Amino acid sequence: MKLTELSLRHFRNYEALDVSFGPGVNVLLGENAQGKTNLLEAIYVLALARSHRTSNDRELINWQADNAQVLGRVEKAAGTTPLELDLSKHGKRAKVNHLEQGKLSNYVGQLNVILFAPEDLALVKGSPQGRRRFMDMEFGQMSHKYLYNLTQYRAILRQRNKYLKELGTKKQSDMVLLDVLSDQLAAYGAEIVVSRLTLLNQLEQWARGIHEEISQHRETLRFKYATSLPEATLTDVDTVYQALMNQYSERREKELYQRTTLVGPHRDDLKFIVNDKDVSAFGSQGQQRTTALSVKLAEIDLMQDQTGEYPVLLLDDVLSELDDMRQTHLLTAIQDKVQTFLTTTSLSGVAQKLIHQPKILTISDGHIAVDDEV
Ligand SMILES: Nc1ncnc2c1ncn2[C@@H]1O[C@H](COP(=O)(O)OP(=O)(O)OP(=O)(O)O)[C@@H](O)[C@H]1O
Repeated sequence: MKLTELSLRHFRNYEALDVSFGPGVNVLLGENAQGKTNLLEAIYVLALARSHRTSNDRELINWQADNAQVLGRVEKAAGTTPLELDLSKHGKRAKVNHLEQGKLSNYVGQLNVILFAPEDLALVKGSPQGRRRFMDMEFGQMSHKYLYNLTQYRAILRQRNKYLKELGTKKQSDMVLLDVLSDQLAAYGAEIVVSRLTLLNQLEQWARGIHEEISQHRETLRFKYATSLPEATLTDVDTVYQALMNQYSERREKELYQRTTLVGPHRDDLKFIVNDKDVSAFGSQGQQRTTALSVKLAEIDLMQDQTGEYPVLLLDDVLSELDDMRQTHLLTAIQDKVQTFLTTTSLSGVAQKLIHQPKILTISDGHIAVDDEV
C-alpha cells in the first residue's frame, strides 16, 4: 500500500499542509526541530489513531488551535481509501471513506505502518514493556481479532486490579466477583497468548533469514516467548485458558497481598536468542542492532503475508545510528517494494545507496518544498 497524499491542519507545527508523496523512498530533509518527526508522527497517527511519542492527543494540536486534522489517501490493490482523523480536546473522530467509525478498532488497519526509530534499536536491550508494546502494536495492526482481544483484556485487567485493591477491606464472599473477572481475563488472555505465539513463529522465520544474511551466515536468531505458564500448556486457547486459571488460583494469596494481577500476557516477554545465547545479556551492541534490524525488516514481510499488502515504512533518524553495512542492507531490502519515509539532516550517504531517485521533501519551520533532483 501507498500513502499518496497527506493534508494537515493545525497539527504540531504544521498550520496547513497539503503534500503528495512518491511511491518509493520519500526523504524528509531538514535541520533540527523543523518538523521532520512531526510529519512522520502525523502518518503514524493517521494509521493508528494514536501517536508513538505521546499518549496525550492535546500535544498533537498546534499550540494556537483547539483542534487538528490529519487526512490522507491510501492506495491499495483494491482501490483508494480516504482516511480522516479529527483531534480536539473532546476526543477524536475517525472516518474511512468519509464515514465516521464508531469504534477506533474498525479504523485501525486501513493504513499499515512500521516505524523504525533509534529507540527501536533498544528493542533487544530495553524493557520487557517495550517488547510487549512492540508485539501489541504490530500484531494489533495485522489482526482485528488481536486488537479486539487486547482492548477487552486491558479493560478487564484494570477492573480486576482495582478490585484486588479494594478486596483488602471486604469479606471472603466477595471472591465470587474476583472469580468472574479471572475467568474473563483468562479467556481473553489465552487468545492473546496463542495469537502472539502464532505470529511470533512466523515473524521468527523471516527474521532468521535476514539475520543470517546480515551476519554473513555466522549467526542464527531464535525467538523465545517468556511466560510464567508451563511450556507444555502453550498449545491452544483452551489449554492456555486452563493454565491461566490454575495460576490465578495458585497465586491468589500472593495477588491479594500484592493487590495486582501477577500472571498473564501483560507480564510476558520476548527473548531473542543468537547462537543459543540470550542476546540482550550476552550479545555485543552490533549483534543487538542486527537483531533489532532483522526483526523490523521481518515485520514488513509478515505484514505483507497477513494483509496482502506491504506496509508503509517510517524511518525516523535511524540511518545515522547504523553502520555502513547495516545501512546498505536496510536500504537494499526496502527498495522497490516498500513506500518509505525517512528523516535525515543530510543527504550524503543516502542517495548513493538508492537505485531509484527518491522524492526529496525539504522541511523548514512547518513548511515543505519538494525537490526531485538529488
Ligand atoms: N503542538 C505543537 N504546536 C506547535 N509547534 C509544536 C508543537 N509540538 C511541537 N512543536 C514544534 O515542532 C518542532 C519539532 O519538530 P520535530 O520534532 O518534527 O523536529 P525534527 O525536524 O524531527 O528535528 P530533529 O532532527 O531534531 O529530530 C519544535 O520546534 C517544536 O517546538
